[in-house]
Amino acid sequence: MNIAVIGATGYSGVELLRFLRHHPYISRCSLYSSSQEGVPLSHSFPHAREEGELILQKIDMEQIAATCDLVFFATPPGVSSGLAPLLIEKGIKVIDLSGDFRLKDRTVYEKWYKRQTASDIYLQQAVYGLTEWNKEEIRGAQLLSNPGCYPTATLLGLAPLVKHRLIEEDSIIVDAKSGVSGAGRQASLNTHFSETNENVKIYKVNEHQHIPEIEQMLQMWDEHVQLITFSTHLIPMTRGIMATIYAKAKEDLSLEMLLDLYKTSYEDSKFVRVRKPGQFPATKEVYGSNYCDIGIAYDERTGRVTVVSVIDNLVKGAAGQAIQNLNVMMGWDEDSGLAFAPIYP
Ligand SMILES: NC(=O)C1=CN([C@@H]2O[C@H](COP(=O)(O)OP(=O)(O)OC[C@H]3O[C@@H](n4cnc5c(N)ncnc54)[C@H](OP(=O)(O)O)[C@@H]3O)[C@@H](O)[C@H]2O)C=CC1
Ligand SMILES: CC(=O)N[C@@H](CCC(=O)OP(=O)(O)O)C(=O)O
Repeated sequence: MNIAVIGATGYSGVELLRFLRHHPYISRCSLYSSSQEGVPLSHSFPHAREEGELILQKIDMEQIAATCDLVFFATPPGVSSGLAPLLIEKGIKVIDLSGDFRLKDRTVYEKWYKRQTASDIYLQQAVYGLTEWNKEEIRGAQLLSNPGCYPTATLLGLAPLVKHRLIEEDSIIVDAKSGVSGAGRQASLNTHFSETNENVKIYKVNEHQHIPEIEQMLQMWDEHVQLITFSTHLIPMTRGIMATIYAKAKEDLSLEMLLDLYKTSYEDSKFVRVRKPGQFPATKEVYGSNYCDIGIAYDERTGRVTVVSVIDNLVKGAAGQAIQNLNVMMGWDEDSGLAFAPIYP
């Protein structure tokens, strides 16, 4: 299969390349850049120089459509909504890592992203690629919208509770933390070393663009779920997301029952691992891998459930889940190109 990556000079783009180069069913991977036509990728990423140089190509949609079977967009918001429809109309498959096709209602996208997106026809056509919970739809997808990093950790952590109607519908609070690579490679005042090192910052309070994405999925699972409180923090580490989720149980539960539920819910999932009683995952335990690790607690005093969900934002939160979705779309083994352990320590 011939693949194109648009946005290959970014963090998610180069992470896609890490997996695609060793993927058993990918014969060719072409890289495209809006700013570095003709330049070797190694100018941006010396570490990515393997068997020969990879040269970045100009984004020419006719040429891409004529030579590639599937195109990944690892681009900022507002790019894929303009370009992907040109490929869709020619029958090319698309996997988009940005938020452009995640929200079904354009007005909601415009409110939270403060920009326009694609027309309704493409928003309705797009399949949301939370792999563990949407496989049937993903199998037939032509336009796959890869979930955001925070929504991936949060939704995998909440799914069993919401689907089994175990929690009060208005009680969900998510406290999430991310490493700095979540903000992309572009330097900025908020993310440079002396602003982030030895520091923890809360940001986009009640304004994060992933709030409607999480609510949309929760309400598809259970229409009674109410709006959530979701806070994001920048942590002085390179990769990793921890979402700590709190919700009030509808009736008395037990830790044993909750662990059974999570283990059963994810027993066929290659990439979701549920911890033993009293054990909670740390971001380093999934570093560089496509795993989502989950730990659960139940407080009998307050009747609250706490779920801790960790991922690597660039892998299960972006490029890894995108490859997992590619594998499901193509009917390949779900872990093709992804079957490796986390890097530890
Ligand atoms: N970082 C993360 O953890 C996650 C990121 N995402 C999403 O994935 C997407 C990529 O993120 P990330 O890799 O972090 O971003 P980066 O900023 O690291 O890279 C984005 C790349 O997009 C390319 N680009 C910029 N403007 C344009 C344009 N107008 N047309 C075409 N290409 C353009 C740039 O490459 P060039 O100049 O060479 O064209 C750039 O290298 C974003 O939408 C992000 O929100 C989703 C989940 C997690
Ligand atoms: C640490 C950090 O800044 N993370 C980014 C994640 C952005 C992202 O993934 O954006 P979309 O998925 O919506 O395209 C943020 O919180 O906005």
